[in-house]
Amino acid sequence: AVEYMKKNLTSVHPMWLEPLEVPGGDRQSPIDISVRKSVFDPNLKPLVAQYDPRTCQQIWNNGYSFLVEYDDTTDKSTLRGGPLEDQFRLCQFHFHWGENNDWGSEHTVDRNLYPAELHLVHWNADKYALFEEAVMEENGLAVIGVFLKVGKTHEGLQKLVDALPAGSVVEFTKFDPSCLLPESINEYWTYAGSLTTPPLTEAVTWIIMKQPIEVSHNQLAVFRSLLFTSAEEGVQKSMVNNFRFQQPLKDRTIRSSFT
Ligand SMILES: NS(=O)(=O)c1ccc(NC(=O)CN2C(=O)C=CC2=O)cc1
Ligand SMILES: [Zn+2]
Repeated sequence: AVEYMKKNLTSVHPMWLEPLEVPGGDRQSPIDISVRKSVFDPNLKPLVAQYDPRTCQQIWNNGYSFLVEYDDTTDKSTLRGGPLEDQFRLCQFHFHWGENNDWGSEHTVDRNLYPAELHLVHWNADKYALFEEAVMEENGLAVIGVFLKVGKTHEGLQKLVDALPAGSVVEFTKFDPSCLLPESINEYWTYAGSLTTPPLTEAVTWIIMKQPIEVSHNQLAVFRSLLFTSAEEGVQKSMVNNFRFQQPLKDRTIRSSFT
């Protein structure tokens, strides 16, 4: 039923008109992760995420989600290892969520939906000079996806929740995004995909954590209290259901770092 609901949410808010086919379009995201179809790859290395909280700069509402942006002009907050050949720099993280706890994540695991999903966005600083360049290249980006499930209050997230609703740009510093990673970051699925919002470029190596993090119902409720920047004056729509619909796997393989 929820799948049916999800398919019909366009009527709720056409966030942006979903292009029927994206140029190329054979590695679009998000997707459903079928556990039994994923292939264990023993050559996947441990992931190494080294984030410096001093590179945290600001938080803002881009009209589609809220982003926490990092200074990515040096190699202070980096990701390497796992499926990655190069070293990537953290540039921002954001979330996707639903109007209730039944849906909101972009990826699913055996069709199971989570109420929200965190994306930590990195770009390949070994090969490119700027994010804007990397976003056009097939090995340009690496995004860590972490599922959120409703449970105990997440202490680390609370600092972020207290800073919302970030209207335009609000200074936000000394936030270590490692606190948003699950304990076992070496149990993940990885596949070749795309951005899930425009420009939808097929530049992303996705690394989806198997273990979700727990956040409280109230913390998610604060996400839902945010507002889309609505075109029409006066009409304030709550920022919810800011996820893309699932895309065909086509001839891609999902690898897992665990059996
Ligand atoms: N949801 S997702 O696939 O992780 C996804 C991730 C990223 C973006 N876009 C951007 O990061 C745009 N952007 C720039 O070009 C420079 C800073 C910035 O935020 C869109 C989608
Ligand atoms: Zn995202």
